Amino acid sequence: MKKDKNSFKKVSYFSKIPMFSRFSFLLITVIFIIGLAAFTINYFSYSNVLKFFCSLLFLTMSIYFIKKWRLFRRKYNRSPFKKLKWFIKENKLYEEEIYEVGLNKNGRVKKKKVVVNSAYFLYKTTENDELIIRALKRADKFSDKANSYDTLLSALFGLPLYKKFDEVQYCDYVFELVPDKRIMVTNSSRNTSNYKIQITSKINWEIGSPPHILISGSTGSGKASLVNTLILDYLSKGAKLFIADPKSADLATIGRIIDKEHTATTENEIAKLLREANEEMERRYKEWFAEKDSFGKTWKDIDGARPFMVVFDEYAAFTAVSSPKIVKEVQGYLFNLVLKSRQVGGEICILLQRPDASILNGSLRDNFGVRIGLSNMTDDGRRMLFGSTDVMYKSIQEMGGGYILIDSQNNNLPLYFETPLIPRDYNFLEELQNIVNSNTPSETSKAIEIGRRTP
Ligand SMILES: Nc1ncnc2c1ncn2[C@@H]1O[C@H](COP(=O)(O)OP(=O)(O)OP(=O)(O)O)[C@@H](O)[C@H]1O
Repeated sequence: MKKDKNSFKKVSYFSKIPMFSRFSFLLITVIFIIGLAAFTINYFSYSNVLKFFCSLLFLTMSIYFIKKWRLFRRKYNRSPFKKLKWFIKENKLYEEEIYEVGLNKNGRVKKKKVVVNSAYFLYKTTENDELIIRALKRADKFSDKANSYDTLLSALFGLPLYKKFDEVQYCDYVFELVPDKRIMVTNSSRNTSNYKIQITSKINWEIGSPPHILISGSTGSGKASLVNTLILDYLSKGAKLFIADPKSADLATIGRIIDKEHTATTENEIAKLLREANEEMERRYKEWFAEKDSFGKTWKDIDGARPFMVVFDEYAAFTAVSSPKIVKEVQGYLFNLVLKSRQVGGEICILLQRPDASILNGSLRDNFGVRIGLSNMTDDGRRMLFGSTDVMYKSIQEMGGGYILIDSQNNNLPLYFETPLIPRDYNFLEELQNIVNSNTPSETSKAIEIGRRTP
């Protein structure tokens, strides 16, 4: 059977230098010796001209081969194989036993230490430029340690740990060889031919898969900047927006440019807006999925269907200051939308300063497929938002930096990321107006167009 080039390679105390490296060293050495022999023979020939060319050839060859040899050595010394082998020896990740091996001259028993077991590691590099180190759990004395090498492996490879998957039989440590890059918001960066929402060079999700976004972060952490970028992205993909801004601030201004009818600021307006979003959802169910032949279909299978998103700023503050009757009504609509709107293209995007128990407690939190915590949050806040994880959160200095958890990606662990950077001179409102203008006459045909191009 042909060996997969991208398959894992094994390293333990017992591993020998890989065949390829051994063969390369050998080949270079043999060629060098042959060159040396040819030079020596020719040097004693009679012709001075031949002597000169021989010397020149030998010199050039020597330089070439010494360079090659050093390159190979450096590559080998930096290889995960060599590093892991050194790691196993240095950290004594092997077991020794003492055996008797006959008698010495004085008739005493001769003893020898023999390595009888070792920790086993696998490694491979992926197409996404990730280095995966897998520590095997073989039910031996090294199994308990297999998930505790975070700091040691990071130091070994000089790379921060990117992801970690602790499974029953192994623990995978993933390091990024090419780091994730922050993207810049520009008018040309928007791809309208699919439903993909790109957040960094590597992090993205598709509208509706998974649905619903929860953004939390203290004041000034970058929530509004992120939601503004999301609004441009969702709008340019034909989404219909319902905007609730109890602060009646920038988001309301944006909402009025997009669609005055679906922008709300007072508590009564917000209740009405959410009722309308619910009605939209129910209407879609009736129109698209009432018949038997719609079984298993989603909005993406419906010609001309476009997603809709409810953006709700300062949700926790709203529930704290509004009348209990309105809060109850709004919560009812919101919960209904969160639980039911996925199939008909509905999404809820909620912004909160602090993780709020009414949203984050219980199973409702898990219905938010994208959860984002910006800036430095308290441990409790992160636990409420992401659940208990063994992620070591780093201290965030970067403006717009935070952690993101996308359902079914990265083994459901939060990843560090930086929100798309909005340049100082970026004219957000002008771009918003342009997208609104280009959407207005043919939103439906645009959605059909995307639907056709999306597999
Ligand atoms: N992605 C980003 N690109 C450019 N600037 C950013 C970004 N994120 C944050 N900022 C900067 O940080 C400031 C605060 O960001 P923003 O208003 O988005 O935070 P916020 O969490 O919404 O704050 P508040 O809750 O007080 O409204 C912005 O004025 C902006 O200068």
